[in-house]
Amino acid sequence: MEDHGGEAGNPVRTRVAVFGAGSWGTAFAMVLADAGCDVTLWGRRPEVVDAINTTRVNPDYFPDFVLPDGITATTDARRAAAGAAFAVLAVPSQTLRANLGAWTSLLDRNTVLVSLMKGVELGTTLLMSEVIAEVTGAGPDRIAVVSGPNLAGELIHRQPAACVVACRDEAVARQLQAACHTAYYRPYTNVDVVGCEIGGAVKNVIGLAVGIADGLGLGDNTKASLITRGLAETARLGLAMGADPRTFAGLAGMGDLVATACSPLSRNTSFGASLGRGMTLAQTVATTHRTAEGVTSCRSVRDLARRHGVAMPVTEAVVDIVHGGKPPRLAVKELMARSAKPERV
Ligand SMILES: NC(=O)c1ccc[n+]([C@@H]2O[C@H](COP(=O)([O-])OP(=O)(O)OC[C@H]3O[C@@H](n4cnc5c(N)ncnc54)[C@H](O)[C@@H]3O)[C@@H](O)[C@H]2O)c1
Ligand SMILES: O=P(O)(O)OC[C@H](O)CO
Repeated sequence: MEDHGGEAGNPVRTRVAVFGAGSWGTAFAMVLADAGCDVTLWGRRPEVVDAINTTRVNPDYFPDFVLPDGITATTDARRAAAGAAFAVLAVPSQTLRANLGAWTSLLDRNTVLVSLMKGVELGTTLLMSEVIAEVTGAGPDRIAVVSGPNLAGELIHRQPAACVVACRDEAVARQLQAACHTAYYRPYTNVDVVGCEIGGAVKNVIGLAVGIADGLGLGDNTKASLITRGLAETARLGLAMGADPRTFAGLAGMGDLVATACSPLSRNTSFGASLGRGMTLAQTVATTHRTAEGVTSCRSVRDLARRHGVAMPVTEAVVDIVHGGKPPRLAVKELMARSAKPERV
């Protein structure tokens, strides 16, 4: 086996269940296996699970990459959950509640639940950690989040990247850090779960805005302005929800926003570019078969902001364009016509 710098020599291999064999679930399973964990990857579709077990390839998401031996795939959630120290959740944010409802009784009381998701539940406006707590009854010491500039399409090449592993219990964050630390993947711990989740969810909305600007043919001044003001409104919301302001200057804030807004691999930014080029929401959805979380979460983020009395003009504009059919050029004009104000508000 190739050495990717993890804890492969460790005689007791950490058992990890990864739920969701989509792009990030598959790539993160590879990271964990490279770090020396014994990984069981749950997938919905038997043909994908069979392909992973027989050819070590996930044909739907990464047909050109051979996955490490430390991964076993299964459609049996009970088998995946059995004896897992960590249950990593990598399904779309809006389906988490239903998925978790089916898995909760299978999980051990000590298993730490790890969210890879970057969204806010529509209707409830709950963060993913809050959905996990509500559905499973787990306390904050058993709920963790992994976030940061982590495009699965780059990580599957084992290109160097850093991330944040956040848990209110720092000792648990350190255990998770050890479980996913490899020569190419560098996790930093944080105890600010809310800040990391807000950073991850809102960057998808700002990614849509930057994509829309790109699709309109606007240049780097416009995109940098959206990124910076987008980060300002992200931090405003986070602070209102009790987050640590420093988180937004870190990997789960600025880091993830820059990766998303600048990358052709980002589904949110690509989705926005399609809208900016004049495609409708329905046309764009019909040509996109991947999870672009910001499309739904822009509404939940907008609702969350209104509930906390926080101004999020870029997010409001994205909702108006994506769901209200507002012409993107009109939304840009209106954003620019807002009353003048000091930068640090
Ligand atoms: N792909 C990335 O680069 C990346 C990186 C960091 C975080 N994330 C986040 O990880 C989460 C998962 O994203 P992804 O990229 O793996 O998405 P994906 O669309 O590639 O995969 C989602 C997986 O969930 C499964 N699934 C289980 N139950 C489902 C249901 N009821 N409906 C639909 N699908 C269901 C799908 O079969 C699929 O395998 C998102 O919140 C995303 O923002 C993704
Ligand atoms: O493809 P996106 O836009 O969902 O972004 C993927 C990751 O969240 C980037 O960190």
